Amino acid sequence: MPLDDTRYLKGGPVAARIIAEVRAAAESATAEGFRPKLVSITVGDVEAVDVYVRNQRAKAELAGIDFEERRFPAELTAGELEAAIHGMNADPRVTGIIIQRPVPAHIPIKAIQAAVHPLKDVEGMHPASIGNIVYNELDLAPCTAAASVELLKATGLDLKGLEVVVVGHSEIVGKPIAFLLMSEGATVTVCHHMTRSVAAHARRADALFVAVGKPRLIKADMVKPGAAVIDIGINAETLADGSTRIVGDVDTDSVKEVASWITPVPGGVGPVTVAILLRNTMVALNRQRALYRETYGTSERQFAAE
Ligand SMILES: NC(=O)C1=CN([C@@H]2O[C@H](COP(=O)(O)OP(=O)(O)OC[C@H]3O[C@@H](n4cnc5c(N)ncnc54)[C@H](OP(=O)(O)O)[C@@H]3O)[C@@H](O)[C@H]2O)C=CC1
Ligand SMILES: Nc1nc(=O)c2c([nH]1)NC[C@@H]1CN(c3ccc(C(=O)N[C@@H](CCC(=O)O)C(=O)O)cc3)C=[N+]21
Repeated sequence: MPLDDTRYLKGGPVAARIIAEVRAAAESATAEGFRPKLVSITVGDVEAVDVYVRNQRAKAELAGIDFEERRFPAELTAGELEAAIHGMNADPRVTGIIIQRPVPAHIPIKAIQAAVHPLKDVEGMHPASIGNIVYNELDLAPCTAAASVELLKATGLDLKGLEVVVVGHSEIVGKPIAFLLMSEGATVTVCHHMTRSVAAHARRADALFVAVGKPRLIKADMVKPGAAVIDIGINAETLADGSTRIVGDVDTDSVKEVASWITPVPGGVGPVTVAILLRNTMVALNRQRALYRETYGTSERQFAAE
């Protein structure tokens, strides 16, 4: 089936719309003396992160957001990383900080994530940010989760009362998706590796989110006819000729014959994730500006001009 089939729920147009909004907001903030800047932190060489960072840089440039990549060696200690983050927390030119995952095993990711000041936490992964989602404050949510929900909304389906199944419950993808959907009024079932029959749950879903990391885990007989399938998986697969390609967690070729909507991989959730990261950067900037206003009264421009 060609990629222009209406069943494909493509990320490109959704991402382009978000990036256009971000660009307009970034331009006016810059004109007012607050140029947004995103800093990416990578520890060690992680191939899975390269594409993401490359797209972040390209789209940030498009949106008028400065982008700085900080690459640290794998031997970096947790203390050294924390010190670097504290420096960025204190630097008024840095709007947002994203720590690319995974980090080496000797670095405690939760503690490091908590070292990022909540006002600069553009990934929404600080425990305080995650907590806001539980309280139905949804304007800054973890990027991939928010992107997945944005794609479901693009179908036009009414989320209220919708039967949704989420396969995978990681803190960065599955759990925040479940919380976002609950806030939108959906009825949510979350499956994981101890679920007795993922298939039995998945078959009842009007919308199925899959974030596991296993190619072709979801087959056609696990999908309800007419469902929306959001495939979050990004898996590198080596072909017989030695070349590699990226596939999701869903057996797209068979599932697209059953589902009414399916996100392709690549070209689905990925591009929207990048767009949401940039949108979150503007949310963070606006929160910081509000704080400056509260703290320094009306002199925010003087402050920005330091
Ligand atoms: N498009 C994007 O922007 C992003 C894509 N990804 C991709 O999404 C996928 C998931 O990422 P992430 O959440 O970080 O991965 P994790 O490995 O952290 O989580 C995987 C989840 O899947 C569950 N699981 C494992 N096996 C099964 C199974 N057989 N049936 C049901 N559930 C199972 C695990 O449950 P348990 O813990 O109980 O074992 C766990 O909750 C990966 O392919 C990753 O590359 C990730 C981030 C961003
Ligand atoms: N803290 C953190 N947060 C993440 O969200 C996170 C992370 N770490 N580590 C790595 C994974 C992976 N990930 C991707 C996001 C978008 C694309 C993306 O834009 N993909 C394009 C690929 C296009 C191309 O191949 O050039 C697409 O799917 O169409 C890829 C990968 C986010 N992750």
